[in-house]
Amino acid sequence: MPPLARTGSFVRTDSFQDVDFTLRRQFNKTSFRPQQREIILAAREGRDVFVQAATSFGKSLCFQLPAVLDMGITIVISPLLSLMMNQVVALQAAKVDARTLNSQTPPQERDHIYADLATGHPRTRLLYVTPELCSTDSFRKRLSFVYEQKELARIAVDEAHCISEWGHDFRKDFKKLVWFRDTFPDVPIMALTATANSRVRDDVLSTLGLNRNPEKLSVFTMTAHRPNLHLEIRYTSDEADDRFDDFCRWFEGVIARRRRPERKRELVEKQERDDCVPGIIYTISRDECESLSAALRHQGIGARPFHAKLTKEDKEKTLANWIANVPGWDIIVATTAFGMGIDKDNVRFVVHWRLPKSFEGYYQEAGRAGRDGNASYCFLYYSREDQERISNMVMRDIPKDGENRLARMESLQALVRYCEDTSGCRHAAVCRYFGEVEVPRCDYACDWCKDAEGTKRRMRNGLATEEFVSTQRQEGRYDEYYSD
Ligand SMILES: Nc1ncnc2c1ncn2[C@@H]1O[C@H](COP(=O)(O)OP(=O)(O)OP(=O)(O)O)[C@@H](O)[C@H]1O
Repeated sequence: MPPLARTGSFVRTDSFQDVDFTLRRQFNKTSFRPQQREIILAAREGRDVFVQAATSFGKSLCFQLPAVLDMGITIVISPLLSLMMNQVVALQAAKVDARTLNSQTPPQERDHIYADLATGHPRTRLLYVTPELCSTDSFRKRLSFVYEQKELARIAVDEAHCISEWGHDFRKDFKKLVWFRDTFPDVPIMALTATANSRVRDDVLSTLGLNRNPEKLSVFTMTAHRPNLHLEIRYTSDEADDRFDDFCRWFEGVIARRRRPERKRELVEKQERDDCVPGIIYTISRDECESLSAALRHQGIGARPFHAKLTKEDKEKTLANWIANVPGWDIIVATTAFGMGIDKDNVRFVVHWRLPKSFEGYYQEAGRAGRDGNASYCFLYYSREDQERISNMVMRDIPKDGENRLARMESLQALVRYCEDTSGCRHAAVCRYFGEVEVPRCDYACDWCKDAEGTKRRMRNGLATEEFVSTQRQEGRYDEYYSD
């Protein structure tokens, strides 16, 4: 692939050594994972790049490493504050000048960043911002000035599926990101995601203007498969109301196994606590997030809430303590304000307490588990009553004339089908959802492959009947949904 000439821009080097040296020196990693080097080289040649790869593949390195090596500043557009916080902290620990500018940035830090941009030759290597900030005139002016000095190296759009998932309805600024292509046509753009089907992919490419010069675009599409995640659906109903007892039983079982003499010796050697089983439980409402974490603490389990209404200080403390495996901060009970992109290596389980609102959301959140490659559990408590409530919530959330209404409903329906399907492997179903033709081999890593008959029986016995739910629906029983 010949390097692309960039008018009025800086010279890029294609030295392999630079890349390997920086990987070791700055990022403390010994080798690239498959495809990372190719992605990085394409980016450094000035190409636009679209990357679709499984959660925990190491997509961030694909824009972070070029940002450290190339001249100029990289603007990273990221959807969630917790994700920005997580990445900036990790980069700063690696002595990279990375910063974030968002609604919660303290005034002193904001002044520093503005002064840095105003020099036209910023020292900041990576600046993490929200799409909302990118729509403001003042920020656009500051970036235009940097661009005129030929110091705007690259735009990276992390979690790019949000453009399609949210851009149509409630975060419309995602749709305005085409401003970058219109205003800085020669600045390369990289878009990265773990969860895009072909519709989402096309939407991302056209929204960012990456489809305007197909000859300048490199597309890397890898499997969504995460073989180390054990995927399971646990069937329940309003009447059984057994999530809490079921979870506590499971959790106690895990701790008991860690306390067996042989395992305990291993843990002592690794300087790990036998009662440290880091995990995330996703709920759908703030109230449940608070009440569930309190109930778990009451059982002696170190659980903490994380939702949008907590103060910045509380969120930072919770995230920092959880990442550092501090006793009492083992489990985060979160709404979707937490999760996407969060990187902690030893998350041993992700539990969905309620049905998530989309297939993409489910798999993104499950993808927080097992990022060290070790086996981890992902189970989802599914009830037909929740399915009714969540469908109502999704319909209420999306404006009636919302462009994306159909796609959002389809994504939820696909998730419901996945939960109610007891005819095949969960991993294969996930990969098929994301458009993969070759389905992976599952090594007993889902409830169906482990025990197909048992899974069918549990579904038959665990769920309320469709007739019952239908009668209740007609009586308006599910018209009240969770307050999120
Ligand atoms: N070449 C490598 N060698 C070792 N570790 C790596 C390498 N590349 C990335 N990692 C590590 O893998 C972990 C996951 O990386 P990252 O957070 O970028 O994943 P991701 O692909 O963005 O996932 P998600 O889609 O879930 O956000 C990080 O801890 C990162 O440091």
